[in-house]
Amino acid sequence: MEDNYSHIEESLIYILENIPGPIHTSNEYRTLLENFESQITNHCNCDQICTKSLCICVMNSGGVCYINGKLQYDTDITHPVFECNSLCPCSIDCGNRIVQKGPVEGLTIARCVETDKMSKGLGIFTSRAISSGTFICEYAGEVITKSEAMKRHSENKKYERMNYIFCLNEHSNGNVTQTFIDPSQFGNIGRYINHSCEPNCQIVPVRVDSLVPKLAIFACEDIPPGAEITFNYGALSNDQGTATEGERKPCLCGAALCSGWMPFQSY
Ligand SMILES: C[S@@+](CC[C@H](N)C(=O)[O-])C[C@H]1O[C@@H](n2cnc3c(N)ncnc32)[C@H](O)[C@@H]1O
Repeated sequence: MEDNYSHIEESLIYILENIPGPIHTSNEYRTLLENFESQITNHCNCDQICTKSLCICVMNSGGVCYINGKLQYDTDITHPVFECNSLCPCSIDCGNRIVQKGPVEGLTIARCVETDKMSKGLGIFTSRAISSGTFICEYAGEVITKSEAMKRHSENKKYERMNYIFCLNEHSNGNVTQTFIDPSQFGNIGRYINHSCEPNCQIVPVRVDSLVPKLAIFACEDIPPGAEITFNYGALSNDQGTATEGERKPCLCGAALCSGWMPFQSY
């Protein structure tokens, strides 16, 4: 994977994709590490280029697929995408290998304009037009356990630090699989993407080699040059809508249909 981006703060460490969180002796951490280091054993037997009707990996994605390099946009993408992996014999040019090739070019990190003297901080903007379905970048960081996420989340609150931890919920057969990603200290360009109530991107779980999904951000509409890249933090997270106003942060997305509050994640 290639990525020509970097952080603007020197204290942060730039990573291209997820890394496991800090070593711990708990069973919870051992399970997380096993999943992180696992190799998905399902693979296709396609010759060079995979096709939608024959490739097992594409079929495993439950109908969510790429056509001509673009994700076929569906407002309810809850099923993970399975890309062809290192056990698949198809070539690197196979159309079912998108996220593993790295982010789109032309993204810049810049400070967002203030609203009523309040600021979202930094954000990501595109210098080029991006068409709907294009893969933007991963939201990559440390993959941490639920306990570690809860600990870090309450420390962030206590010290009034920005919260970067994203909890991805995947529902399948009545079970929920949670993945906690924290790009606070180790992260990629995705850590700068802000929330919007009317976003131009969406987050999609994508699995390549590991059982732990990548949090992939895709454009869900055509995006003009100069626009800020945003996704809805509440989608695929566990916002129950139960938080009191005191627990929620005001949303500064500026969208006409803004709910007024940032999505609230309770673990
Ligand atoms: C993943 S970071 C996004 C990048 C961040 N703005 C920065 O300066 O590094 C998430 C944090 O950005 C801020 N943020 C993101 N979207 C926002 C929004 N719509 N309104 C207010 N703050 C927002 C919140 O402080 C949130 O905890």
